[in-house]
Amino acid sequence: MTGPAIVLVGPPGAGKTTVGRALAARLGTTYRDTDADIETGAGKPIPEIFIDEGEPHFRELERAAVRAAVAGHDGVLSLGGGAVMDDGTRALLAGLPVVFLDVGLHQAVRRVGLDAPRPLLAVNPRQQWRELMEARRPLYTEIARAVVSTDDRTPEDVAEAVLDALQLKDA
Ligand SMILES: Nc1ncnc2c1ncn2[C@@H]1O[C@H](COP(=O)(O)OP(=O)(O)O)[C@@H](O)[C@H]1O
Ligand SMILES: O=C(O)C1=C[C@@H](OP(=O)(O)O)[C@@H](O)[C@H](O)C1
Ligand SMILES: [Mg+2]
Repeated sequence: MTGPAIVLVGPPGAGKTTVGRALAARLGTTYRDTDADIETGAGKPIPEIFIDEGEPHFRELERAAVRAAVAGHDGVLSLGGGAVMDDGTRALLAGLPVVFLDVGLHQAVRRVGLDAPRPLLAVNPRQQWRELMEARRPLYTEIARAVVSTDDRTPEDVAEAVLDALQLKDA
């Protein structure tokens, strides 16, 4: 097992899940999302894990999910937006083809407002998203081999840009 072909990181609303699926279809490979793996393992949705056990416990589950996926998956892997906050998770990502999907506040908040609930954005999404991004941007940048902007681009265009950035175009 050589590890994932592509790992997507970035804030909520960057399109990691959507673009990850498109990339896997485009490459004819499998798709995995650590958020889905965590929900399957815990037997409940992410908001309930945050309510019942708290964020530190979620980050532990996330680290274990990333460890398992990095060891046992050779397709496209999307992480949750906060995975990079954990030192152990970042260590697991070292040397992998990690792409930071970037997005501005305006489009990110509009996108997540149309989507599944995210406990960390539940109260004041604009303010909370801005604060998350302030803390995380240096970590996304540190861990990523390439940065791809997703503003004003369709998920298919973003997928194309990811393949370009990793020079996987002929794959
Ligand atoms: N490039 C894009 N343009 C417009 N909407 C997008 C784009 N990427 C994702 N979306 C939409 O934004 C929402 C969040 O996308 P998602 O893939 O779940 O983001 P993430 O996993 O990074 O939080 C979904 O409703 C999705 O359809
Ligand atoms: O930013 C975060 O800390 C989180 C992002 C979510 O994933 P997405 O980035 O795919 O929305 C999910 O892992 C959880 O709600 C926590
Ligand atoms: Mg996602």
